[in-house]
Amino acid sequence: MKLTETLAPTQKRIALVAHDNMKETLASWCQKHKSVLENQCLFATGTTGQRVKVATGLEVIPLLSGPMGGDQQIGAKIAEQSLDILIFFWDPLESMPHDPDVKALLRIAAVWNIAVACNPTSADYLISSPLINTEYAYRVPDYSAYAAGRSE
Ligand SMILES: O=C(CO)COP(=O)(O)O
Repeated sequence: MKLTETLAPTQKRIALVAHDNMKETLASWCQKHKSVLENQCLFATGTTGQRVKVATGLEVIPLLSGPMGGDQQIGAKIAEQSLDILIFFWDPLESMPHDPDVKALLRIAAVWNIAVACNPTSADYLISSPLINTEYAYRVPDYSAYAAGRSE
């Protein structure tokens, strides 16, 4: 979608993130699903977003580069409930200087129950779901009992 358009209720807010060794894989995945992605609202960490834009021509709202706080920006969007889907091709074979940020992002996505895919197969299933084109509102789990237990 054009960045000037208003988001329709069925359109999803999707964050795209990939570590360096996975960027090619993500760019190819975006190309493969361009017809679906071009109707959604896309965010991406800095370098990933550039790569996706060049490879596909998709409009992407750029955030900071991951190691500079981009992962945390996405985490903040999740906590504010302004993101629906996280496509995060993290590298299982390299450790990152910002590993704590990566872990925090994956954790906050689980806390808020948003849809997450960390590899192309899962991302294929996710983007092919009929829920993509429906007014699906993800449910935030009820943590009140947990919170009450913690305060005792
Ligand atoms: O490091 C990242 C995710 O942890 C991604 O950041 P870049 O898209 O800026 O490379």
